[in-house]
Amino acid sequence: MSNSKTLIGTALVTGASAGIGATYADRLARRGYDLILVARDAGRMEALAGKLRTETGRKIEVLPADLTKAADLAKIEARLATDPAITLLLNNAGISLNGSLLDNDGAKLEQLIALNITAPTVLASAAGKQFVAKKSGAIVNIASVLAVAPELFDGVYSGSKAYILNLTLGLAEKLQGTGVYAQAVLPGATRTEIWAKSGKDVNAFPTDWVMEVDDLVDAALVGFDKRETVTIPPLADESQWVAYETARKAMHGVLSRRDVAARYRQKIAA
Ligand SMILES: NC(=O)C1=CN([C@@H]2O[C@H](COP(=O)(O)OP(=O)(O)OC[C@H]3O[C@@H](n4cnc5c(N)ncnc54)[C@H](OP(=O)(O)O)[C@@H]3O)[C@@H](O)[C@H]2O)C=CC1
Ligand SMILES: N[C@@H](C=O)C(=O)O
Repeated sequence: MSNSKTLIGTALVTGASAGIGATYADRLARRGYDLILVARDAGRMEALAGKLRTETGRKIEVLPADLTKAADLAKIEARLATDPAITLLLNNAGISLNGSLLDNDGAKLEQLIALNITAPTVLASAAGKQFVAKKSGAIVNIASVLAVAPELFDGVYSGSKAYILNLTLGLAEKLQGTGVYAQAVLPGATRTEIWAKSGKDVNAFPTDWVMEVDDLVDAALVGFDKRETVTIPPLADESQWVAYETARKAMHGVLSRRDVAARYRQKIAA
């Protein structure tokens, strides 16, 4: 929890052309945010921007960028660093892999790491510095439940989402008392294009596994309003997460030691 109050201002949303990002854009505009929409497909973003301008009267800017390209990423980073109107960064753009670590070449793996890890890190850093200087703002990072369940999926994608969870937990700690809020959202399977784009048929999953994107985003915004650091919309029993975090944190004081644990000590032959 944090005591920060996040001013309505401009939200910069990555991955705003489809799915979770486009749905956040809709909800944030209806909450009174002006928007900067970032993704590659300018046409889709212009269509969404036109609709939201008409329906909400908000100022909506379309800023096409391929966040795996250094020059495009630097352009968005510079905007976050210099535009004082921005009060919220939604780090949402992401891809999944078709197949696993063993089925993909290095270029595909690097593309995922560039989009799912490098881009949100660089953008969170730029926004975080700006928000701390202003003593207000919010950074929302879209992770995944796979951050804590790597056995259920491929380790490259789930590892990128574990990174996002770690990044957010570490950032939230650093932001204590600054007036700036950081949230990690961990969706489970959600009905969007990401599945088809990575060669999977989401409609083949058992229906009670898959959340609708509107439900996911509305729930994530409830977590945002509560100033949760971690929001897991599909997890029914919150005490399971609390127990997991408690067990993890209970190790903090014993993880760094001069002495080797007894089970690793070798007997030295006389
Ligand atoms: N759907 C699900 O089941 C789950 C999704 N997530 C996460 O949610 C986030 C959103 O995914 P979701 O909405 O499902 O997926 P979609 O495929 O529907 O949307 C992905 C968005 O990312 C953008 N994007 C893709 N590549 C790039 C790029 N190189 N540069 C800039 N933008 C890019 C796409 O736009 P464009 O193609 O125009 O560039 C699109 O707007 C991701 O981080 C994903 O990992 C987490 C858990 C579950
Ligand atoms: N987006 C999904 C995998 O591709 C997930 O995070 O569950």
